[in-house]
Amino acid sequence: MADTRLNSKNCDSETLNSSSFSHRVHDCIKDLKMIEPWVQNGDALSGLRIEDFYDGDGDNTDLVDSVLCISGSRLIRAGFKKNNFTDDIVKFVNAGGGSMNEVGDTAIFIMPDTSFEGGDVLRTDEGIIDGGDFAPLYQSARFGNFCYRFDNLPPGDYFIDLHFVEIINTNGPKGMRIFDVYIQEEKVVSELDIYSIVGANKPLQLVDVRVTVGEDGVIVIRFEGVNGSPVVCGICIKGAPKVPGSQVKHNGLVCSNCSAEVEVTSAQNKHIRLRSTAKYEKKIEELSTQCQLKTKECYEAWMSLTATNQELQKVRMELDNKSFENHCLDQAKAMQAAKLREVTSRFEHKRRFWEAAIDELKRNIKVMKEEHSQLSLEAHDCADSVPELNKMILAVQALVAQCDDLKLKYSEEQVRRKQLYNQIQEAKGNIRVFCRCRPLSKEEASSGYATVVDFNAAKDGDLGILTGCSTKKSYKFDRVYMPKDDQVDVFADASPMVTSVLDGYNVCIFAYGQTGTGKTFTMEGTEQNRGVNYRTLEQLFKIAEERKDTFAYKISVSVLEVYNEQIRDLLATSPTSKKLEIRQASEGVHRVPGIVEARVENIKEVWDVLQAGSNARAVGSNNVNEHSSRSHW
Ligand SMILES: Nc1ncnc2c1ncn2[C@@H]1O[C@H](COP(=O)(O)OP(=O)(O)OP(=O)(O)O)[C@@H](O)[C@H]1O
Repeated sequence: MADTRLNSKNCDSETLNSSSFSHRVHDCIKDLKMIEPWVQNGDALSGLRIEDFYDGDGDNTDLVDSVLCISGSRLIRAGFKKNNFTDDIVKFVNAGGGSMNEVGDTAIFIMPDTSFEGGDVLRTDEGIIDGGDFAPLYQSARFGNFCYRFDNLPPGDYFIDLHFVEIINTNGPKGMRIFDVYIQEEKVVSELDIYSIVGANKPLQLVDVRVTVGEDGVIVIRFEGVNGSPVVCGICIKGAPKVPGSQVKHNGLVCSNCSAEVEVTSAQNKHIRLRSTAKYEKKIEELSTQCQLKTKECYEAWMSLTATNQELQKVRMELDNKSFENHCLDQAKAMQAAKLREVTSRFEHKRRFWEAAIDELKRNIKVMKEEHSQLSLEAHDCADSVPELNKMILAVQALVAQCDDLKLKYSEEQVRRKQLYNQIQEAKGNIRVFCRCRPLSKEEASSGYATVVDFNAAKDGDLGILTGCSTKKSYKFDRVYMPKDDQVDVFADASPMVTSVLDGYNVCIFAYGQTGTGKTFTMEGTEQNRGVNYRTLEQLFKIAEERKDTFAYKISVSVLEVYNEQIRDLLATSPTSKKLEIRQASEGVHRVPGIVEARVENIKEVWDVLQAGSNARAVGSNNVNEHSSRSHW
């Protein structure tokens, strides 16, 4: 059985004995604006608030229900009115504002903002609709992250009233500011949204939150934002009468302000219970219907989810396949990119090459254009001078004819000159003997030897040999070379013979003399001081080159050695037992049948052949001369 007490200041038990309990209670509530029903033993009426007894009030009763967490507390959509309070106000703080003097004959003093921790102050000049007797109370507020702590309160029970107004988000919408309120760390208001309950610039009171203050004398009110920052305009702490368990009677209501007991008959109590039961049954029915709908929705959602999952599985497999394809494509792409880079680099290289080539061509074209214009000018000049040129051509043709005639004559003259030249050579003597006297060697000079040759008449080809007596022996030569005469002087007399050779005459030049007298020096000479052989060959090739337009010469070299009265072919690559012999082929022509004839094209090849022959010689130095050879080659 519920134990219900109705705290009321103005209503008494007499007035509650009328026929319609609910209507009377409703009237009493409307008159007092303050009522606290609760159930001592937590039975069926537990948690009922005064709004539960309004029939036609408030579209948002459910919203209000969901906000309040403490039984007995309630929300009032109006400003504070002094008539409701005469005494028992312990502290009344104007949050975010200053003090307010008492109004009329009611001794209510509202303190300036104090006992807060944190937060900011907010003020508005806009009018507060239905602001009650202390409308300016709602024009200031504490806002943000804050809490209030009141100390030194005598232990006992208190009611806390909190005053709110939405003075910031005056154009809404709902849900911009939602917050919780904790008193003594117990949640008293959950997710309070002032705007959604009363709108902007309209007061909302949370009243009659019963708290108990212990020996420490502290009340802590903490505001905690859920969405946006909390806000509060006023806090009122009122003394509350103790409600000892012994005073609670069954079937009675007790006024929370005056503790007056109001007797409720069992029929009235039953009526209250029936109403509330009906209300909750209706709610349960609604909730069951909603639950069935939700279950159906859930089932459909589940089926849809299953289908979606299957789809998802399919999509996932496709995705895996696509991923694999993508991976392959990426690899192919990377390879293609590498190839592309290579091709690009090659292309870039070639591009630079061709650009350079094109630049070069452009330069060449430019030069050629300039040359072309120059040539055009010259061509014009030439065209102008064509008549002159024709004259010149005729003159040249005449000259060519003259030249041909002269060539013919020159050729005839040359033949004649050759004959005469060689006749001169013959006139000089087919056999000419020159004598060359070398200077005394260092050894001979240091040994004290002196020359026995008299060179006084040497320029006439006469050579005298001092015999130690008054007489001297004289010898006649075509020419005598003195020690001072060098290789060039000697070759000057041999040189004409080279021309005769190329004119078809046989020529033989050889050196004869005692060992150590200078044959090798004269014929071969040294690398720095070439002798007759080298110079002859040099001239031979020189004249052959000069005559190459008119004559083709074939020059070959044979090298033979006469050693121990036998002839040896020094160019033979293998030793042969066959004896070589010098034979007369015709008048004035001698041959050595079987001897190697090495074709040569230039003097270096001649020199190489001679060197090969020289290496094959049966050489051996004698005592007289270290360069001397006993053979003749
Ligand atoms: N006109 C010259 N001027 C300077 N030195 C010379 C002259 N003629 C020969 N000689 C020197 O005399 C030396 C003997 O000369 P060379 O070897 O030519 O003699 P040769 O007659 O060829 O001797 P052999 O018959 O023994 O071979 C060499 O050292 C050579 O350099």
